[in-house]
Amino acid sequence: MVASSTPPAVEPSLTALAVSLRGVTKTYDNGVMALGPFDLAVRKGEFISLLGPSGCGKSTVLRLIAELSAPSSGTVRVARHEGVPQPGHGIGFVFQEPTLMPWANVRENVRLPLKLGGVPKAEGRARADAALASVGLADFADAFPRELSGGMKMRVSLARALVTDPDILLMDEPFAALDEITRFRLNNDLLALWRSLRKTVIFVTHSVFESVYLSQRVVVMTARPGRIQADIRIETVEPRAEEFRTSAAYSDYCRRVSAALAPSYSEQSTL
Ligand SMILES: Nc1ncnc2c1ncn2[C@@H]1O[C@H](COP(=O)(O)OP(=O)(O)OP(=O)(O)O)[C@@H](O)[C@H]1O
Repeated sequence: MVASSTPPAVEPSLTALAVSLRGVTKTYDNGVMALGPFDLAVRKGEFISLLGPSGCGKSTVLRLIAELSAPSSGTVRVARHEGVPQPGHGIGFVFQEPTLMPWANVRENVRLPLKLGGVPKAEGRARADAALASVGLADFADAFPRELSGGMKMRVSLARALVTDPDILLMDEPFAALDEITRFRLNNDLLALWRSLRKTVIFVTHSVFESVYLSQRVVVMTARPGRIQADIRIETVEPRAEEFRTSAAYSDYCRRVSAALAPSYSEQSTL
């Protein structure tokens, strides 16, 4: 009966969310308004893609979620396990460049976040090996980055992001520099990993085809300052596989996403 003594009710919808951005704007110190107002809710375990013209603020969204940058206004909320002490913890980040240490072998590259987090060496090595196995590189733990192809380096980068067992995986154009066949294989492997690990994935890409193939939702952004232009749910038979790429449903979704993206590009050309 006494409202003030009752603990604040948790918004039921928020318990299911991994990430929530509300009314978020971001203006950098040089005056560039990169984002907003921008609203996005991502459910736990969801795979979404952010798609939009160059400079529309996609990477800015990822950096805000990872707490590498603070919003100028609005709120960014990220679900965390209880007891997760540090900002950014619980999040794995994969960039377009694999950024591996050339002087260290693959296992040591993957172990780095654990080493920085003070995890004992033997445990760190075992966890690095398990992460490498999950991306199909069990036999390459002792290799050095220079011995690996571009696709393999990206797998190492993915293993390094997974080694801390994050709840949320942020991926910033991870496959953009790879040839198409390698990219397709990594797409399939990423989907298989997502199915088995059920992490929340927020994936930035410039490719309509890649976004439709991978995601449960494609969020199309306007030109800068980035806002939501369209939020398109991709519903298809799961698990997806190569047949989806050549299906009529896939072509239809690609057309819809391209049509949603077109105004963002014409807007950009007037900037
Ligand atoms: N640290 C920064 N200081 C100033 N301006 C920045 C900074 N980071 C990004 N910007 C600017 O903010 C805008 C959005 O950048 P952001 O990298 O988020 O876009 P993006 O959509 O990821 O771009 P791209 O697709 O080309 O990678 C751009 O105009 C960019 O130049």
